[in-house]
Amino acid sequence: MGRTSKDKRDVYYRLAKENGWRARSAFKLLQLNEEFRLFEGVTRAVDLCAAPGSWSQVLSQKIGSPQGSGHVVAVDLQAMAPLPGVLQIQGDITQLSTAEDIIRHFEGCPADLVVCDGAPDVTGLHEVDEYLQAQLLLAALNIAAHVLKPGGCFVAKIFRGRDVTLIYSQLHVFFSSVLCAKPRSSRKASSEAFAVCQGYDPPEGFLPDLTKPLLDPSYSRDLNQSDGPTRSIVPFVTCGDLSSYDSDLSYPLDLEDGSEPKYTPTHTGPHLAPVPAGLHIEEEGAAGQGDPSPGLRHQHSGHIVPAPGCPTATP
Ligand SMILES: C[S@@+](CC[C@H](N)C(=O)[O-])C[C@H]1O[C@@H](n2cnc3c(N)ncnc32)[C@H](O)[C@@H]1O
Repeated sequence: MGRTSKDKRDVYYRLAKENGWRARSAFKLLQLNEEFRLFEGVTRAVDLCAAPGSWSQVLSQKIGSPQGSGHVVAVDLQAMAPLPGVLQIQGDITQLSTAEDIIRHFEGCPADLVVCDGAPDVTGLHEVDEYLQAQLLLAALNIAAHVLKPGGCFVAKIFRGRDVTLIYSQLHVFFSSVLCAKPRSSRKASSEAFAVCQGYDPPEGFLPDLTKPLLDPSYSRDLNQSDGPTRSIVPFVTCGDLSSYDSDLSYPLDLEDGSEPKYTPTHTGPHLAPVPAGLHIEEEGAAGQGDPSPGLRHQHSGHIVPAPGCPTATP
């Protein structure tokens, strides 16, 4: 077993092939779910930037099925091969029409969960790539603001670059809890992580509008800061049990006992309190300073109004 960062076909790639996942990213969502129980009580989920579709596969297995009550809507610029139980929209997440299409597919009912594993084409220039990723995340947040129920959850890929604290501040405007999580299947060498935002709770009077910058000063005021006393420092959580495979190691095709590598999901408890064995938690942002969450609270407002017959939101 050796360490390599060049081995693109790592153990998760092989496990994905063996288990019929369309991409190794499936394990990232599975490991995030093990930690945060993202799918509990979810009947409507939106997968933004979904192609080739491994996150949609996970969502359809966990919450949706052709016969079941769950509904999954997947959106991507690219066409995607059909998946049972997943309704697909070929569209751009920066467009208002995409949010409207999603709402139409849910027949006016709000979503419980919005996930986004979106990635723009990489330029190789770190700062440009981080900026583009942040813009995509904000586009996803904008869609979430149109479709998410109060108390709903939003998970999005983030690059932990220099200005990530500003994004955390922005997310804190809309969610009561914001964390940064790194699944074990995400390579350590990559600055990729996932913002896990729970408790959708936009500022009073906020009306989702893709034409308006999210950070309207009337909603965010002092929060739009990447430094200073009101900056957001969020907890950083690694997820996926330590006994699960490490994406930065290579493993033999056959294990010593002759068996093939297998992914064994673990079921760690709710995040942060108490800290499950094998979890490493540290602060993300400005290390070691202050309260990790400024504890913002706003009155619910500006959500889409549930259509008659939609279940009441359970935060
Ligand atoms: C890393 S892949 C997603 C992998 C997917 N989560 C899976 O598990 O199969 C990133 C995707 O983001 C999509 N994407 C990038 N910008 C987008 C945009 N503005 N609107 C919709 N999709 C976008 C790309 O087309 C690409 O398919």
